Amino acid sequence: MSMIEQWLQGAGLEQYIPAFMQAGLTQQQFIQITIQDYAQYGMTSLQDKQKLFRLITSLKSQGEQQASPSEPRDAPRVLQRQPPQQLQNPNYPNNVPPQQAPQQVQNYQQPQYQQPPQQPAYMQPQQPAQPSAPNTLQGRPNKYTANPTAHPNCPSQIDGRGIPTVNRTVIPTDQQFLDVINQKIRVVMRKRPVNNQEAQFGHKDIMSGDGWNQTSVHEPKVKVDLTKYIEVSTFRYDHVFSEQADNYEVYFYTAKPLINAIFQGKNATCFAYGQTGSGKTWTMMQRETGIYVLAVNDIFHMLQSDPNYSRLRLTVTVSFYEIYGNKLFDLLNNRKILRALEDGKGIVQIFGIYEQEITNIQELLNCIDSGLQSRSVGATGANADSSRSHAILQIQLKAPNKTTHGKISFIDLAGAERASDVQNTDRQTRMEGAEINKSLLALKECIRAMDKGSAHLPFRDSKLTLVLRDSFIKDSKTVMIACCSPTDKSCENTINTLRYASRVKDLMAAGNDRVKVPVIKPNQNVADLILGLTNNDAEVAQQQYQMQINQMKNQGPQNAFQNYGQAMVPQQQQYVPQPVEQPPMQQQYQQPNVYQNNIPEVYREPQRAPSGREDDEMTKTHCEIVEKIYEIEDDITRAHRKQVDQMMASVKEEVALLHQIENNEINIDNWVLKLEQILSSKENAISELRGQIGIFKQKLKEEAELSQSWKKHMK
Ligand SMILES: Nc1ncnc2c1ncn2[C@@H]1O[C@H](COP(=O)(O)OP(=O)(O)OP(=O)(O)O)[C@@H](O)[C@H]1O
Repeated sequence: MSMIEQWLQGAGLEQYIPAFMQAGLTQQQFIQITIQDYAQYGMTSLQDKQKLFRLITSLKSQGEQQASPSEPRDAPRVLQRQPPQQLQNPNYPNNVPPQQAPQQVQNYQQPQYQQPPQQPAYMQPQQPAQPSAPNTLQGRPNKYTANPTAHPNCPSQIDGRGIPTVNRTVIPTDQQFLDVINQKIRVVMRKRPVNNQEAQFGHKDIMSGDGWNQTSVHEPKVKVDLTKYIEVSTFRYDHVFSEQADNYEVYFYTAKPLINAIFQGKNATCFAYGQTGSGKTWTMMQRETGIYVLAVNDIFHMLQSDPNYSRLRLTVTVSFYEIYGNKLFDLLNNRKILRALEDGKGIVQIFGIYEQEITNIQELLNCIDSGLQSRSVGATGANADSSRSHAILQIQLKAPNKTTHGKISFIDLAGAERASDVQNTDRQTRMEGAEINKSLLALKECIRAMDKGSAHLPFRDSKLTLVLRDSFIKDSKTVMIACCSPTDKSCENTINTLRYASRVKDLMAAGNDRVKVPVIKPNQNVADLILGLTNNDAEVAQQQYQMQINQMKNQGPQNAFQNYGQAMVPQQQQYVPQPVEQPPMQQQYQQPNVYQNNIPEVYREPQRAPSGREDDEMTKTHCEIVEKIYEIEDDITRAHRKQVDQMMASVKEEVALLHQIENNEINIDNWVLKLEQILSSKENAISELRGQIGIFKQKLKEEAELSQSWKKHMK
């Protein structure tokens, strides 16, 4: 049997052997077959095409591994994965010649990492930074290493798309890390992986990051003369997580540092902001590894293991509620409507909220399960889905006298794009949008005021900020996670999310002009891929992605982060979060230099949200009208109820009066007088209600007109 026959048989393609044999191909010719040629050999099924593609690419890559270092420049690249710096085995072959690295990685043995000592992991002394191996890919110097703005530890590979990529997040030095985590407010960005559906529809990943604190969006654009170009917008935050980061890693940088703060009696808040489907719930409330679970796990651990805290006999309570429209619903108590009121001392109390004491993680999970179920019940009612409400999970440390010692709130905010529903044709949707808009604006303003130490805190501007008032005062600590969907389909919303996040904390205003330099410059392939200049690219990208993933699976310590995550979870814990199978990440991989087009890239100045005064004014007026509508609606329902009660009372009175006149128990003059009194009080009640309805209708009209003029303004 010839080699080609053996290969085809091994790949489950034996039915095509006769066709290939008939063609009389040499091995070399067989390896050179392209996708376009497959049909010649009778291949029509996509599955078989994929099998053949994988076979050929794996044969090619085997050939490459045996090839000499002077390999041609454009050979397919292999992503290399390295353990994070802090976990690196000192024997790790850091300075091996790059072309040997993949082999070395294959042979690499999982290092036995030391157990985390008593101190929190992030306080641990760090190994001095290793001078990184010459940054090369397939033996070539990487031009991105010269980037002055990249973090020194930034892994400087470029992926198959030509975008500099990170398959791990840079671990900063102790001091850098402490500087960041000690801030009152931190803003981080998390990019979620491309999902199967996006990949199937051929949507392109247009986000890249430097592995530390900057991210860029490569937005495909077309000029009036129909020339295509890519606009690159770069944003900087306290930290940027790539799609490779799991919840452990996100937790480590975001909520974990807040746990100490709540034990010290402070309030801490962690928000997830972003458009629908960008991973807010995944980050916050994912059942096994949502960061709230990891946080409570640490809280219990500290309560048990730290004598300073076990002495205080603190207990842990959980409450879970939702803000929808301008109403609060208790998710742990059958969606009971709650009222948030400010008491005489200016403290905001949520009256009637259910607080469940928990003693272990399982009890927490039970609470969340029933809360999320309650949330979805609400979602099938008035609001179409959970993205129209803010979900707030509060974990409190309670002293024995039931006062709050410290509190951490996890907030899964409503989908950010809902705020633009103010232009929708349906009034209910518009009003919801206005409420979301108002709360997100107020949230941004409160965090900004807190950051600047400003005396005026506009927390009364929305229900969300009202109930979170404690989170913006004194020594409170806040983390905002801006969640982003990575593909071109979500480009506009992603840029809006990134802008909002930069407005929350204006890192660019810190006098750091480094950010003005674009951090990364994608090469030409990105342009080709993003602009979709070929017909086959989605299919090829899919197939090559599969091949790449398989290669990575067969390689060395690709799970370094799992260890890293596990190392962060203390050994003595009661609860071991189960590994959760994450949906496969779809990376689009393109052979370099397959398509060469001169697509220009345009770098925008660092993004600031436009001041948009006119828009802000309109938004403000709209929010005020919507607020008024809600207020009048409240008044009317109260007045209507009162009027119904009065009617019932007067019906009773009328029945009695009828009885009296029919039985001659009342003289005619008194009867007429009484009847007139009853009728006029009914008339008064009805006309009062009518008056209120008139004002209400007027406000509804104003709202509709404003929405119309908004639409015109946006055009
Ligand atoms: N980092 C991630 N890794 C793997 N899958 C993710 C990640 N982030 C999100 N997903 C997946 O993406 C989908 C949408 O995520 P999620 O529900 O968290 O979005 P959301 O922003 O909370 O949306 P909504 O505002 O509609 O509630 C989910 O199916 C989730 O499993």
